[in-house]
Amino acid sequence: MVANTLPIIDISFFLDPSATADARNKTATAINSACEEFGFFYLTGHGIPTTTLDEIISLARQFFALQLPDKNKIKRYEAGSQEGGDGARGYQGMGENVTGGRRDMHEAVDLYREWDHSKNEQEEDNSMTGRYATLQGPNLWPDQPSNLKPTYLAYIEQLKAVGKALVRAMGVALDLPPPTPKAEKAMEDSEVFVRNTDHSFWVMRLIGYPKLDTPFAKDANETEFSCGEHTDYGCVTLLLTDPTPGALQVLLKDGTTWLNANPVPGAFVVNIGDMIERWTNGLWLSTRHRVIHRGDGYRVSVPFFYEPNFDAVVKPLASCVERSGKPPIHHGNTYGEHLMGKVFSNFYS
Ligand SMILES: O=C(O)CCC(=O)C(=O)O
Ligand SMILES: [Fe+2]
Repeated sequence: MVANTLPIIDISFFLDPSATADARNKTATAINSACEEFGFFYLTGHGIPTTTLDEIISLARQFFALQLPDKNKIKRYEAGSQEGGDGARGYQGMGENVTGGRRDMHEAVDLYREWDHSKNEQEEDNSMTGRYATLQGPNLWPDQPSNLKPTYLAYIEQLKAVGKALVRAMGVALDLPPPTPKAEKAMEDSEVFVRNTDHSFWVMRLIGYPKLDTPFAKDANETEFSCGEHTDYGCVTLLLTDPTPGALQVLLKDGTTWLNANPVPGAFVVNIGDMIERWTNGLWLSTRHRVIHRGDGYRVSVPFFYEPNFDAVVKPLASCVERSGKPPIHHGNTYGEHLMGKVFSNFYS
C-alpha cells in the first residue's frame, strides 16, 4: 500500500526538560519509523506560536512584492567582487538558482550563520577592501519591510532550539548509548548530533514562487520547475510555507510515486538531509523532493536548514555501519567542505 500522507511527530517532550524517558522514547520510536520510511514528516509541539509563523510568511511576501531595484539593493554578488558579495548571501532574482543544471523558477533571499572571523587564521583580512571570500561576508538584510530583520532574528533563535531538540531526539531514535559526563565531540553517543550542531552553520531561505505559467524569459518552457528535484544537503530542514497546496512533492521509497506534502497549519514540514544519511550510513536516506507550483497565487516558503557546525567532521557512525550491514558510504569530511561544493554548483556563474 502506498501511504498518502506523511506522519506527524510531536516534539514537545524533547523541549520539556521534565518529560519522562518513557515519553521521549515513544517520540523517538515514531521518529525512527518516519525517517526509515519517508525521510519526511510534519513536526508539531515545537512551541512557536502560529502568529509568529504567519508574520514570517507575511514579511517575506512583502519583500518579494517590492520593485526589482529595491530587491536588488541586497543582491547577491560573487565572492571577492568589488560590490562586496560573498557568493552566497543576499537576493537572487528569478531563474538565478540552478538545480540539476536547470534554472529554478523562484526568487530568494539567502541568510547564513555569520562567519566567525576570529577562528579562521588562514583567511585574508578583508576589512580594508570590503571584499569577501565565499560565505564570509555579512548577511544582507532588506531595509523594507523594516521589521523583517528583528522578527527573523528572534525566529531564528527559536528555530535553533527546535533543531537542537530534534537532533537530540534523533540520537535517541537511533538507539545510540546515553552520553557519559566527559563526552567529547566525536563520541558516538545519543548526543553526537547535538554536539556537532552546537555552532550550527544554519541557512535560511526566503523563497518566492510565481505560478509556473508565468514566463520569465523568451525561452521559458513547460519543463521548468519551481524548484528541481533534489535532496537537502545538510542535517534537518524545518520548512514553513504558506497554505498553497500541491506545490511541494516528496518522492516515496518506491522511487516513482510523488506525494504532495501539503501544509498542515502550525506544523513544519521536516526532512533529513545528506549529512544525516551519511552519519546513519544510509539507515535513514535523505529523500528527493521538488516544487511545482501551478496553483493559485504567488507562493512563499521559508525553509530553515539546521546544519552541522562548519568544522564538524561527518562520517558514518560505527553502530550504524554495523546495523546497516554495508561498508561505510563515505570516508568522512567536514560539513564546511561539503557545503562549499554545494554553494559553487548552485548558481550559474
Ligand atoms: O519551497 C518548498 O516547499 C521547498 C523548498 C526546498 O525544498 C528547498 O529550498 O530545499
Ligand atoms: Fe529542499
